[in-house]
Amino acid sequence: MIYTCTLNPSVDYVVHVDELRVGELNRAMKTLTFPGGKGINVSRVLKRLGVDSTALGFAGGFTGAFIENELRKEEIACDFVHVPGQTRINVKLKAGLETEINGQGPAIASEDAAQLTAKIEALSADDVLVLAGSVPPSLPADVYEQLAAETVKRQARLVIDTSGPALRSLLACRPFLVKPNHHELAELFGVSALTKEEVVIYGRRLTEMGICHVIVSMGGDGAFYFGKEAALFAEAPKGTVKNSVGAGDSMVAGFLAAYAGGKPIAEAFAYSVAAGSATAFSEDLCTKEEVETLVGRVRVVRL
Ligand SMILES: Nc1ncnc2c1ncn2[C@@H]1O[C@H](COP(=O)(O)OP(=O)(O)O)[C@@H](O)[C@H]1O
Ligand SMILES: O=P(O)(O)OC[C@H]1O[C@](O)(COP(=O)(O)O)[C@@H](O)[C@@H]1O
Repeated sequence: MIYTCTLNPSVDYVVHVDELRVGELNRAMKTLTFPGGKGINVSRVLKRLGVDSTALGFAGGFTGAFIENELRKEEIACDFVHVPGQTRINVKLKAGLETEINGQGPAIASEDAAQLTAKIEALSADDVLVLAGSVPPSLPADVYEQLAAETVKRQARLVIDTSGPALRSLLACRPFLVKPNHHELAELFGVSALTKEEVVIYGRRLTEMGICHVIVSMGGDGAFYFGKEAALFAEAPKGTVKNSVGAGDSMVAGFLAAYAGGKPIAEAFAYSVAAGSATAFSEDLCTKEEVETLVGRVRVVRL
């Protein structure tokens, strides 16, 4: 079974305005509300691609209840630890450019954190755990390391989609898959903006550290894949971006779904890029039909 773990889920509140007038009253042209947070997005896209998963994490208040209801409507299993306080609301402002304001999230007590750890302790060697998104400030900074250590102890596979010190601390666990974007890759190695040549150098370095599959996404500029079998590049298909929130999470789900379906690496990578772009081109996350329409336009080249 695939488990996704979102320590800090969100209700993503997408607000479209014609033009943002700072310091004035703005009236929205359209608002949309989605269950969000990186692991939850991975679970939602996996379901759309025909793969079941269980969403783990913390949920609280009316916003937490909204997320659970939406996931149930989509027939996604969830096993959240219920916490006092409210799951955060992340504002995604669309005014030509995309501006995001992500909330902090509720404080998580140590007893609640222990309940989540107990769920991870029940994993077995057939399981995959996706650790994705930011760590709420109230949890110990090494919470991901602790959860990853439990996962490795049980020989389950780890998938990582996070950034900063949390990402750095997890590399020693030799994850099955990591998906930094090029900014996160640069931050990981303490360097500034990366050229494509530098992405290749640092991406390969991650595989040398024992990570099985590395995908480095670069928004509209496409993505690289690095692994034992191959190093690959794919341009992102061209299209009109409607909402790129969740594009990275969709890539993770796309790769896992194709890999679980036994597709060769190059095809799984193409499917992953198509899933990312299909999400960028839609208001909500991608559908299977959108991904399968787009995948024929993804050309993968071997480096
Ligand atoms: N403007 C865009 N045009 C086409 N595809 C895009 C665009 N933005 C994102 N994508 C797709 O989504 C993937 C992930 O996007 P990216 O922004 O790099 O991830 P993250 O959300 O993790 O930062 C890209 O590799 C690409 O396939
Ligand atoms: O945990 P973080 O880093 O604050 O990110 C949470 C946000 O990331 C998202 O999961 C989207 O992530 P991506 O655009 O990177 O795929 C949103 O749904 C959510 O609002």
